[in-house]
Amino acid sequence: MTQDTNSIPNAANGPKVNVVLVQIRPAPADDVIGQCAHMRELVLKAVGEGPTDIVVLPEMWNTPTTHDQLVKYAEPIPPLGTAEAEWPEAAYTCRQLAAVAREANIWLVGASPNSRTGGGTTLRRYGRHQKYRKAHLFDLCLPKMTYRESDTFSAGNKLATFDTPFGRFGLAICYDLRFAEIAMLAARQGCVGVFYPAAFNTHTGPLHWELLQRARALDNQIYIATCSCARDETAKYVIYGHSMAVDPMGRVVASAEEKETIVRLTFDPNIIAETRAGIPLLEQRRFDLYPNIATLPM
Ligand SMILES: NC(=O)CCC(=O)C(=O)O
Repeated sequence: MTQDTNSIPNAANGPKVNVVLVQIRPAPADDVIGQCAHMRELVLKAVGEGPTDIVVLPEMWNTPTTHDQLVKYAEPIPPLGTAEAEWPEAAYTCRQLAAVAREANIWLVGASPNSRTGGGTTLRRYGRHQKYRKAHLFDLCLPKMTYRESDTFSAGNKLATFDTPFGRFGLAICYDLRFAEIAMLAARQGCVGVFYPAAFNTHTGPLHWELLQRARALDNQIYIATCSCARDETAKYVIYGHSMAVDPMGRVVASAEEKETIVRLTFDPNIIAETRAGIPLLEQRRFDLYPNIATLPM
């Protein structure tokens, strides 16, 4: 069966998009103000170095990652559609993100300002914002590592994309990368790429981080970009680093090492067009053969 692709907005004919991943150092304890100032410094540096449309920050970039610290530094994320003037005083990080986005004249994906009700990604420019709360919480139990985000957060129940003058983009957070459906839905809604603010760890990172990104990109013939904090070997939870971007052919087009750094890359819709023309997955997909997977027993 040939699937009707007419309803999918075309991600393949927009302008090129200049993206920056800010692999900031992990947040020191008790210094949200200092970490926000450092974030501003890095974003302005990036913008000063070249054309910049979208800047991405990591997951948990402004809080230490232990349960007690996450609770201690929890901030509200203002409801969508509210004017900045109405934002609660306690939404300090969101205020800083909005101010930096305005000052730098960019779209800023500034994840996880410590929401008690779910790791949130916010995106803002000129005071407009989109909000996404992590849908899949990072609960796992490996021989060398246990982590239970559900002790701290509740999961979000809504997926999110955002529209810009240079195309539509998907938003997800870290562990969400393991769930193929989010990127697939984003691609089918016409997204050029999906941004994943993230904080993978040094146990799963070496094996899964790049593989997952390349799979999500290749399956959907879109861009995937992740942004991690830099590594701190002394932390209880050691973040992997290696912020990365993968193009629609599955090529790693930009990547960082472990240290604090700024990564620049371009999303090129021509690559989406070429990939989809050469390997026409959108037309070949057989939805007639795929039942409602959620109803199948395992
Ligand atoms: N913060 C996270 O969601 C970490 C996800 C992770 O490390 C993984 O292996 O998955």
